[in-house]
Amino acid sequence: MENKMYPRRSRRLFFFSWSFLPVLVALAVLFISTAAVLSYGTNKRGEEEEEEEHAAVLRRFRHYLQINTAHPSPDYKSAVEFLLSQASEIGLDSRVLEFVEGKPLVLLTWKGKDPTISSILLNSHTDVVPAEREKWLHDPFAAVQDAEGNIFARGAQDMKCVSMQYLEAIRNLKSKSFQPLRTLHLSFVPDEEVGGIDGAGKFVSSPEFQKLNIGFSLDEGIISLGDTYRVFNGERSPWWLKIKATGAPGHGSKLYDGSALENLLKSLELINKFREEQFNLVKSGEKAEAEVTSINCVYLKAGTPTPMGFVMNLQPSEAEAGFDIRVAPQEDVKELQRILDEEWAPASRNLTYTFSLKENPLDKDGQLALTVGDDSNPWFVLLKEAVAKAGGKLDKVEIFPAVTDLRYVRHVGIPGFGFSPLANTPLLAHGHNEFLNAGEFLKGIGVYEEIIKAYTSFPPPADSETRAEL
Ligand SMILES: CSCC[C@H](NC(C)=O)C(=O)O
Ligand SMILES: [Zn+2]
Ligand SMILES: [Zn+2]
Repeated sequence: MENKMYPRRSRRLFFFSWSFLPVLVALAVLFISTAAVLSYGTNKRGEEEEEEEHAAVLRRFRHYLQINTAHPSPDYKSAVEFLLSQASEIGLDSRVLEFVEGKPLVLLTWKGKDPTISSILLNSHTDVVPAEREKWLHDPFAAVQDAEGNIFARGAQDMKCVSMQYLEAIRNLKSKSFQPLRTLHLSFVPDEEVGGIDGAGKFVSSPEFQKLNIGFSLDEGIISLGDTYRVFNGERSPWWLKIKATGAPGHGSKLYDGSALENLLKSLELINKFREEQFNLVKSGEKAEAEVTSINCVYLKAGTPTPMGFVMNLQPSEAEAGFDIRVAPQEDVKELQRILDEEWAPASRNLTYTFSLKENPLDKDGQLALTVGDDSNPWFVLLKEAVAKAGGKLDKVEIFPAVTDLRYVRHVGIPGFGFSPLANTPLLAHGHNEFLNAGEFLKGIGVYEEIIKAYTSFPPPADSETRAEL
């Protein structure tokens, strides 16, 4: 009986299923298509919102790039106005400090929940080096974005990108209601490209700086061609040298000893030999770029000018050459000075020299101003982990081949790294057609979000001795 009922019931079910199937299918199709349309709508709206947001971020970046802060007459006033407007939009406390008239420094602050712990400083400079307009594809202060998303401007890599990435990262963190434990300061300083003496130099030795109680600082690094980010824990030291030669003037046809140019050319010959030896160490892979001392002739001045050009048959009585020297941290500075005195610019060849900038690789306590760049330094571990969290990777720690404002900070005993989250781009800082791709710029904002979160959330160590250091 049961056996019989079973197929009968089953048949009925079979009958019902089939008769309702078209309705069920229609309902399912309706449900799936409604869900798809709704989620498409939501995704589309999300995508559109993200696109709009990115467009606004890029507009702000390009606006900053359009302010011409190139030496010798940087428009600091407009840069300050722009940065203050950003600070008020984002909700950061702001101050303008002017240690030297006409050279303002913007200091922004995001107060942490515990103001007794040391704070974090993110530094960047507002000035840029000059650009030769006629040698660029686009006006260096128009910040043109091409079809590939490359933004061309003086400062696109060095370093208005970093200033804006700091600000955009904070803007994002604030919109996500993140609250820092440690106070975060941002300094936007003038005059880095001309030595930083009137900018970061004056700032770091000011009582205002002392009151900030900074425990750690970040400043610019260097863009990398590969996909890893470069990080720097020390710097070479700048010597900007001018050698002047004198000698008896004479007829252009005469061969005689001791002309100004003969005296100077001998220096150039010896300097070039030194340069070649240092460069060969780099070319052979024996040393890294920043582990040797570089010397480059940056200008030559000689001859007797007239409105029609230089006089051709007169050997001049004066000649001058300028050199950019970068002293490696481990260089024997005394020996370098001896070479300069005895070989490159000896008085016996009627040569004199002056420095417009001369810094040694040692800090005031006679120590190399290097920040520990390994896992024994919690600030390094935090940076490494934050970069990884953002999907990036740090390269091996290096010495910065040029100079940044961070040297002033390191010289007062505060640790710091040179780091810019910029990759996959040829290095064009100080070159023609400096550019940064919009995608690379946006990616770096995410990296700073993780870094800022990690640094400003880093709790103070429990023991008072380490606490004083961190
Ligand atoms: C000596 S202060 C000049 C600073 C500049 N910094 C960079 C990163 O270009 C430089 O090294 O030439
Ligand atoms: Zn720079
Ligand atoms: Zn620079």
